[in-house]
Amino acid sequence: METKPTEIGSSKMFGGYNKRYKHFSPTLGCSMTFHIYFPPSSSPSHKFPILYWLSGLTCTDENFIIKSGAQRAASAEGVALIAPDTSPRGLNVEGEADSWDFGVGAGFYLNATQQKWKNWRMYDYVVKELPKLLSENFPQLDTSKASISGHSMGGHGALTIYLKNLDKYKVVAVEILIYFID
Ligand SMILES: N[C@@H](CCC(=O)N[C@@H](CSC=O)C(=O)NCC(=O)O)C(=O)O
Repeated sequence: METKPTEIGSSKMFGGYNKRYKHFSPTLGCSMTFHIYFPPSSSPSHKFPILYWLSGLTCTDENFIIKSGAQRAASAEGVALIAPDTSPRGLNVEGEADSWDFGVGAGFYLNATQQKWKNWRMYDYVVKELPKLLSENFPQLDTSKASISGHSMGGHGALTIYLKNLDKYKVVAVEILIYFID
């Protein structure tokens, strides 16, 4: 199975490109997709700082890229945006899609502790596998200059990941997270 990312989509935006990639993730044991927004570049050797965006419940790697319009600021500031998916997919674990806030689309950027959910290791995917994959395959990204952000479930993910890894991220920015429990 191919761990190297393959480009599966590309669209021009604010002078740069939204690019979608697919790869096999050994951490999660399934194929994953992610998006990178590359801002326009004046030199092929230029390296962009990166900003991870962690999406909320039910999202994929597409929601932020399609809906946010963040590419306008990323283009102006010369920052690459990295939008991973929110959970493993296609594993057919019993009950994985029974609820909108548990399982598929709901990885919570944590490593699950129960054997049944052993593939739900989104913390390791975002903190370890993805940065390594980016630095090995995209020379135009400066993964040593990384910041992390997100909304809702992804805001919680960005904040907890940042606080556990103060050496890895320059800045954290999150949307306020509110849960209504009934
Ligand atoms: N339950 C609803 C709505 C799910 C929802 O509101 N998801 C939010 C994130 S909530 C916190 O993590 C979201 O961002 N949705 C995607 C979007 O593009 O708006 C449902 O089943 O749809």
